[in-house]
Amino acid sequence: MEERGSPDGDPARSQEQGPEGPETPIQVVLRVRPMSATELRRGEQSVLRCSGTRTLQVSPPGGGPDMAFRFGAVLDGACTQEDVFRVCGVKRLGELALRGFSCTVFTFGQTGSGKTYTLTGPPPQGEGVPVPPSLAGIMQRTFAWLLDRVQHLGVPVTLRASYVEIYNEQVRDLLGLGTPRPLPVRWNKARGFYVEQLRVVEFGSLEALMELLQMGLSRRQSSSHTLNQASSRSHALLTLYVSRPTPQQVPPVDPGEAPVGGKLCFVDLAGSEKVAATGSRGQLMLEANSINRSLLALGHCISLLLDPQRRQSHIPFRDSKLTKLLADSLGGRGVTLMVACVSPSAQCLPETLSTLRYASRAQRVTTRPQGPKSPGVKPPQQAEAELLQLQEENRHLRFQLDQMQSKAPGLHGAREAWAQRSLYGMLQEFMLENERLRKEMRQLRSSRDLARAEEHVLAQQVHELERHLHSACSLPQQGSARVCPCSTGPAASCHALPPLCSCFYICPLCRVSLAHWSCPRREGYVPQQALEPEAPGHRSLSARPPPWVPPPSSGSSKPPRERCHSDWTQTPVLAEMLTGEEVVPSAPPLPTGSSNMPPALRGGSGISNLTQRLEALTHQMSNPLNLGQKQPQPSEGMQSPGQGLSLR
Ligand SMILES: Nc1ncnc2c1ncn2[C@@H]1O[C@H](COP(=O)(O)OP(=O)(O)OP(=O)(O)O)[C@@H](O)[C@H]1O
Repeated sequence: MEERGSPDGDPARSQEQGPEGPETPIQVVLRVRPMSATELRRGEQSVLRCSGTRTLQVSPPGGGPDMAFRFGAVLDGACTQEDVFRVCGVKRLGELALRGFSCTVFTFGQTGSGKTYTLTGPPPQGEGVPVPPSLAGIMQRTFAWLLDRVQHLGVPVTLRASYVEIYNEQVRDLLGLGTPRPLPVRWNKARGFYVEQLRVVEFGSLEALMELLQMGLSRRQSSSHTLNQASSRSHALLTLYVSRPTPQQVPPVDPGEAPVGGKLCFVDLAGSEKVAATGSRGQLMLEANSINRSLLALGHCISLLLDPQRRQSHIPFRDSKLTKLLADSLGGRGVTLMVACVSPSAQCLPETLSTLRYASRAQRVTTRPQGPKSPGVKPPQQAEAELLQLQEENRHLRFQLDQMQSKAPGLHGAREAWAQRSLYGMLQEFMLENERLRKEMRQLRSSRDLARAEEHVLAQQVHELERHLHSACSLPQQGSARVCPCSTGPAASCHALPPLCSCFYICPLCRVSLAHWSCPRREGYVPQQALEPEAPGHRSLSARPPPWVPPPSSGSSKPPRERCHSDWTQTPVLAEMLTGEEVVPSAPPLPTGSSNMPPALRGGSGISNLTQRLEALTHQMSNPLNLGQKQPQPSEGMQSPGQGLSLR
């Protein structure tokens, strides 16, 4: 059988004419697989017939008119794997890859139509049962040819490989180390779309490459359904990178950089399927939907590429991961071969017709194969073309943005303003906004740090004051009762142990005698007002609630529970309130105010509460004899933490 299917115009020749060659159509080869055992068992009828080497006749059952489809080559069920490899002209693609071109071979068709068989041969029939070499697919045959060719070239060639699958719209590295995780697809001007963090493995022998292929095949997602026992549930892309150092070429320094040189990519698309026909449910159905959606996106791009006017404008390659990764092969600078696979069975006719139409359209798509670039040189036509392309992309994005804005209510006025701005302007705006936000964040951070430092100092001061206060409470007693420093006579002693002067040390929060805090029988505590005569309308200091304690609710007859020292030292609020991290054991907790209290009086503001406590403590320390006088209200005499504070 003669070799067909290779590109009509030899893109390699265009190297002499310039880096961008003439328009080259995508080559399409059609392969009809033999009837499967199941189809034969069911007595299904064959509706396809090859007429000559390039035409396929379709005879619909029930006597409809015959249809004819013409492709680069048509291969019937009798063709061997070797025939397919030869007719498809893959060696020629390999040669082009060695010269620096970017080449792609992809198979597509209905599920169970023989795509994987064509590319990689049948799956092994059992553990350790090797597949006969005669059944090896296009990929294994190309690998063997390429390794042999490189050996005989007489110049050093670096060969590397990557293998990914697109499963449920996620790109996964089939050669990756560790747990597989989805990889991002990025775009830049030099490389076009590419998979980030992809493992690209260098290999030096056919065995090593075969191992990589087996590794990827075993990791690829596959399941069984009515039409195929081993149906691939993902699109798989194996890429061989071929680099031949020339005097101008500098080997890539950065491993993330695009490899310099040609490449040969094999794409095994997952098969389109009618969920009703395959009986897919649950996960299988999800996979089928994802496969069908991405194939639809591919078909849409192909249709647009056929329209000369649309072709110059925007092609929505970004619509799916598959179209992103095939963008260069379909509409770019690559050389592409498609192998469309079909089943001859009448049962599959609707799907077969759809594949045939898809393939017919695809072979009208052209690319402009581009050879290796000489570094740094960009002809003006290419720069101009790129500029036009970017302008078009820009226009399209603006249009999309505009549409989104029109859908959002209340943005009508802003919409027009948006539409007038270029994307570049928007980018600048975002950058400025970013810078402003960064500055604001820096300022907020520094004020937060200042506040924390201030809070820390305050907490320490409160702690110190309390320590002083406490040690004053525990002064060694003289006789049975201490002499009250505010009066000449002995103070009425608290029943708490040890007896202390009740007017001397008062809790700044609840006004309970400090002696009470250490009283083991504090439940029997006699409130201060019981000891002090009180003028009508006047509440003694000890009975008066501190300024930040919320007034008792009028409806409640129950007196508020007295706070005891253990309340203060055990509550976790205390630790949070003081420093957020550091626990100061003797500091009292924030009063748990009602939600309608001012924030400064609730637990939310550490500094103001600490300041108030400090105030009260300082006041008590400095005026131990003035307890009968009016206490400063929180609004009065508020001082900054460091001001007017003396521990002595
Ligand atoms: N030309 C052929 N000769 C003999 N058997 C074939 C041929 N093509 C396909 N088969 C067999 O048909 C079955 C389906 O083939 P294959 O798995 O390659 O289909 P597919 O198109 O890749 O399906 P899917 O999209 O579900 O992965 C397999 O058992 C395969 O061995």
